[in-house]
Amino acid sequence: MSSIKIECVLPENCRCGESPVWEEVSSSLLFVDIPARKVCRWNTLTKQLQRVTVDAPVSSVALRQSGGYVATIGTKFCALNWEDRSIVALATVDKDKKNNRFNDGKVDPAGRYFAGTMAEETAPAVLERHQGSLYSLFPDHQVKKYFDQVDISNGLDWSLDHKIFYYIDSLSYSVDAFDYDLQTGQISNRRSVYKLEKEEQIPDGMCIDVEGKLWVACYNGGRVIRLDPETGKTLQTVKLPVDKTTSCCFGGKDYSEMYVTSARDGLDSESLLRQPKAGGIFKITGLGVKGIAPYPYAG
Ligand SMILES: O=C(O)[C@H](O)[C@@H](O)[C@H](O)[C@H](O)CO
Ligand SMILES: [Zn+2]
Repeated sequence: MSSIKIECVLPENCRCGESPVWEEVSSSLLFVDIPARKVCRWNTLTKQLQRVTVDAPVSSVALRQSGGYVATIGTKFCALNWEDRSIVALATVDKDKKNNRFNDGKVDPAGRYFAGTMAEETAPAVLERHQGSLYSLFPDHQVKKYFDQVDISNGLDWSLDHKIFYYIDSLSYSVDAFDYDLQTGQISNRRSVYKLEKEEQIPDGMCIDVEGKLWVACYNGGRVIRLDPETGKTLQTVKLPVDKTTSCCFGGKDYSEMYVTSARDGLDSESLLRQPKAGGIFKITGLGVKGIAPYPYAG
């Protein structure tokens, strides 16, 4: 058994850190702070941190094959040029829902950018329900809508054979699976593969490892859990020194390290005293399992 080490590598005090993504070419971790409207890029070799501030809540960021990044900002899928900090909207969703914003997003193995929406929260997990939908942005910039009635659209990833799409609507306290058609980007046959235990709290961001097991960050649960989507069982629980763990990704050398984002918003002053690293970026080493590289948006 490997020995697990957890360190706060970046005390960034994110209000709501999210969407960690490893950029291999620069050994950097990308992430966002949603309400602070910031996209961050942290070079793990030079320790240089760069931030781009945008004009609306930014809920996810992803690599782009043609260079630069894509991000979900407000209700827009956008292209982000890091060099000149320019942002170009590629598509807008939920035009009839003025109180909505995008939440978590990730690129599928064919280069489509998936992201879902939610009503803006008045406090963490307090919001008008059933307002969100799940979308994807195809490489030709066309948007496909999959379903609506979502509460808090969150973690997403694909099985290693690309035949299953895993998805979390946080307030369902479930990790769901769909059959996935990589050729067409269609999903079908929704079912639950894991129900969260009470102490695990709210399922948030998610990523897959090389063994096809799912890692889910548990908001308010102060942990990431490793699940077997075939048996519906928890395989491992890794606790962190902050309650509001929001998302996770693999990165570092050969994707052998895990990065975890966290949030400060919603913690009272007493809780903040007990968890001064809330909002930081954490690195977990010694897990003994690797992850896979993120897919870049193909458009
Ligand atoms: O990080 C996110 O995905 C949401 O934007 C957050 O607001 C929390 O996760 C949510 O409050 C708990 O479900
Ligand atoms: Zn999330």
